[in-house]
Amino acid sequence: MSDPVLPFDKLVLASGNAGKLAELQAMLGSSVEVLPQSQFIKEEAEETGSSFVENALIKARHAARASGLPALADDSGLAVDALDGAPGIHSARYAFGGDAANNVKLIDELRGVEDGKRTARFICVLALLRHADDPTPIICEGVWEGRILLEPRGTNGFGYDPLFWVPEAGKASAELTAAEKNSMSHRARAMQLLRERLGLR
Ligand SMILES: O=c1nc[nH]c2c1ncn2[C@H]1C[C@H](O)[C@@H](COP(=O)(O)OP(=O)(O)OP(=O)(O)O)O1
Ligand SMILES: [Mg+2]
Repeated sequence: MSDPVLPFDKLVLASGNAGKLAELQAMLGSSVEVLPQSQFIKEEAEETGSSFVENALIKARHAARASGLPALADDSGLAVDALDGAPGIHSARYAFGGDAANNVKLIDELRGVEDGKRTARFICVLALLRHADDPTPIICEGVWEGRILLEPRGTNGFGYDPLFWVPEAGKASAELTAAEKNSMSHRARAMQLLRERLGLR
């Protein structure tokens, strides 16, 4: 059974990524008071896990421990078929130089790969801990299928959005409005599952 009501009225968002924070905040709306982890944390958690789930739990636990509040973390990334699923859990540190360098590296790595073989997906795992030692965290995953473009398109969003072609929209992810992206993204799908688990509408 899912919880009938939210068992808390405040939540720490365990992310240092401004793009993610904006999207998660927009999706959570006013259902709960959301505090950024920067209010409680000096050093971000080290993402030492070997899966999205492990890293999401590490980040949520770190924020819950520091704040004494329930914490929601997002571990996400891009899995490219022609690269055997890379950059995957290493998406943020792919080129060790931030979003722009990551995008340049992805274009380079896929040079010469034909259109039909440029399939990829964004993956998002949300982990909610009611407190740092919560033995039954809520874990929700969302996936968004697309293709990697030859050149960047659009200026919205963050991360790999300019290189991610969204077939269902006929646009790059960075050409979608925030509302459009938040209605169909991997993060939106994971959040929808979380809302259902929490008994929210
Ligand atoms: O909707 C998205 N649109 C574009 N790119 C995206 C998206 N979602 C994840 N991504 C990329 C960004 C980053 O390269 C990696 C996430 O890495 P990830 O460690 O989960 O996040 P992060 O280090 O940026 O912030 P934090 O760990 O503090 O939440 O995947
Ligand atoms: Mg990270």
